[in-house]
Amino acid sequence: TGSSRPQRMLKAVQKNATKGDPQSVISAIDYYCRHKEWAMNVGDEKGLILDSVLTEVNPSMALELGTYCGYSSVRIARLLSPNSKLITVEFNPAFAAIARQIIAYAGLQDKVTIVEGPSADLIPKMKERFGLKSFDFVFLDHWKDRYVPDTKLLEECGLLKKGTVLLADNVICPGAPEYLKYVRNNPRYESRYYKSYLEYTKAEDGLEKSVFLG
Ligand SMILES: C[C@H](C[C@H]1O[C@@H](n2cnc3c(N)ncnc32)[C@H](O)[C@@H]1O)NC(=O)c1cc(-c2ccc(F)cc2)cc(O)c1O
Ligand SMILES: [Mg+2]
Repeated sequence: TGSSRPQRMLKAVQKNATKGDPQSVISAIDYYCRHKEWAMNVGDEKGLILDSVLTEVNPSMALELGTYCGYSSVRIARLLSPNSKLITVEFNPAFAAIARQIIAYAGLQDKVTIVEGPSADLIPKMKERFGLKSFDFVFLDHWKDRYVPDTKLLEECGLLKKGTVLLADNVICPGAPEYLKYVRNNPRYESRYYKSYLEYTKAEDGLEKSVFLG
């Protein structure tokens, strides 16, 4: 049987990027997905918004839901201060295996912990497993109908604190209408929409940034 799209993406990184250079890994994936084969990374345009929010928040503990091949894990981890960490959750073992290799190629394996399994099972175990109190930043990029239940779960598990920033991908395409309703009509969140484009296309998409008010 042939290779998979994630395997071809990894090959493109190994061929075109420089080991230990996160920016070259990001550029190699963006080039491959824009000119060779589309893939569901947050991409270069929404990636710049992700970068700016990360720089503003400067999180010590970051969480990502939906690793896929690790593109946004590299984007996030490359901007973290020393001793800051990213935990990223992926339930597809084949995707997680590729992500581990892409994150390691970028030299960011010491800052990123990939946890395999469904977010709903893993979120309640985060505190005991990682000895953490709460997250400063959460990037939601997994199944779009899991954004609301997992946000509620993060609240219930006491993993959000006053000022925690949630950043959600794909709120327009494929769309997360229930999530937008939840965070925009909720006195516990201050939300703002960043209009952009679906990765590597001219279709509209955007990121919703929501600050938890405690
Ligand atoms: C959902 C995927 C991203 C990954 O999330 C993991 N995952 C899921 N649910 C869970 C869980 N509950 N726990 C842990 N991991 C979990 C999965 O295995 C994928 O690897 N992302 C997308 O489907 C996605 C799709 C599009 C897209 C847009 C226009 C089109 F025409 C076609 C596709 C764009 C994007 O930007 C995406 O992000
Ligand atoms: Mg996405």
